[in-house]
Amino acid sequence: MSDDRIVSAAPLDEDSLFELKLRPTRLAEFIGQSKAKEQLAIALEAAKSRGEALDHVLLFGPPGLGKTTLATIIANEMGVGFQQTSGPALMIQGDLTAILSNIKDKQVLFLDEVHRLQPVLQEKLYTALEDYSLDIMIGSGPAARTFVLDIKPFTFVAATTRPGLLSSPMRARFGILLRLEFYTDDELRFIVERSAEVLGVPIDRDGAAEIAMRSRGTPRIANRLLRRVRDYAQVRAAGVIDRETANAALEMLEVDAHGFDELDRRLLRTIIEKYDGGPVGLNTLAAALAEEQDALEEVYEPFLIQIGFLDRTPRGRVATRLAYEHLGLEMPRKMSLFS
Ligand SMILES: Nc1ncnc2c1ncn2[C@@H]1O[C@H](COP(=O)(O)OP(=O)(O)OP(=O)(O)O)[C@@H](O)[C@H]1O
Repeated sequence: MSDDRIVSAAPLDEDSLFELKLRPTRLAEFIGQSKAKEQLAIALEAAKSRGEALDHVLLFGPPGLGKTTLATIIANEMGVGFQQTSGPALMIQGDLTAILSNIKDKQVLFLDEVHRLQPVLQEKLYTALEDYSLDIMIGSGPAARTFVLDIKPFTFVAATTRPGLLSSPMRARFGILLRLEFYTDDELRFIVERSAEVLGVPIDRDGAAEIAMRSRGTPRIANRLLRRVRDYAQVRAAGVIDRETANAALEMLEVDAHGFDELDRRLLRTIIEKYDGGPVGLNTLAAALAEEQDALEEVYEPFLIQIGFLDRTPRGRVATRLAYEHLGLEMPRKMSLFS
């Protein structure tokens, strides 16, 4: 899908430079996620006091909530090196061997989209994660020989939006499982205020609250909206972001009070108008919207489900009363089976 929506939780090209700038580097600066943070703080302290590498960590949750940020924070807090790759980037065994054989003592190896790592490579990883060793095969046919390569103890930090797709042996390798949740409006306001300070953008509390409210519980979106509103404020409002400026800018960008854009409205409207409110299967819905199934499921739906506009049932997606109300449509009374 050409995902260039301003309220997409997936990263856009325009984000990368700013995300680097705005990324908190220490656990104390990381806002929200109190459960995950506390669990991590204890594990970090214990590993440091033992002088050992931190146990392997699995970070899971919808995109844009801070998985990569937390992985870098783990390396910073442990005072170790950080290396990043992703499931789809590792194509052949040699790719994995090259990375693992260069691992430095106790470093963090961050693998994004671990659910997309090929099964053969997953199997190779199991032994590396368990025994810090790797079987390497040299040559082929009758002349092939295997030898065992020792790897330095390291911390494997894996991130996924789809934990259900991991094999159970893979899941069993992680000692620390951290689920990231959508942020509250207050937490997002804090993030917007902090980002505005880093970028040197004057903003008041109401202006920050307005952006937070429309950010779909996602810091990546909050930061992106802040940058767009900043541009508007510079051109139309002497550079200062208050509620009025934020409102006007977001209206111009067609991001509504829930942080919905045209695609969300189209998605809900399609379920309601074409499929009588559902249930409608994911593949049918994706085809009707000319969007990809994976993106619908991983990027758009989680927030709509979280705020109660969409239900995921075994028979398909269903629009809820809130969705009808939001679109100003009347909910049909379902006919009773016996009437
Ligand atoms: N708790 C937080 N406090 C402040 N800023 C945050 C926080 N979490 C995330 N951010 C900001 O949101 C941006 C996106 O975060 P990050 O790249 O870590 O998300 P992610 O979950 O790894 O997303 P993806 O899985 O799509 O790569 C970062 O640039 C960071 O500035």
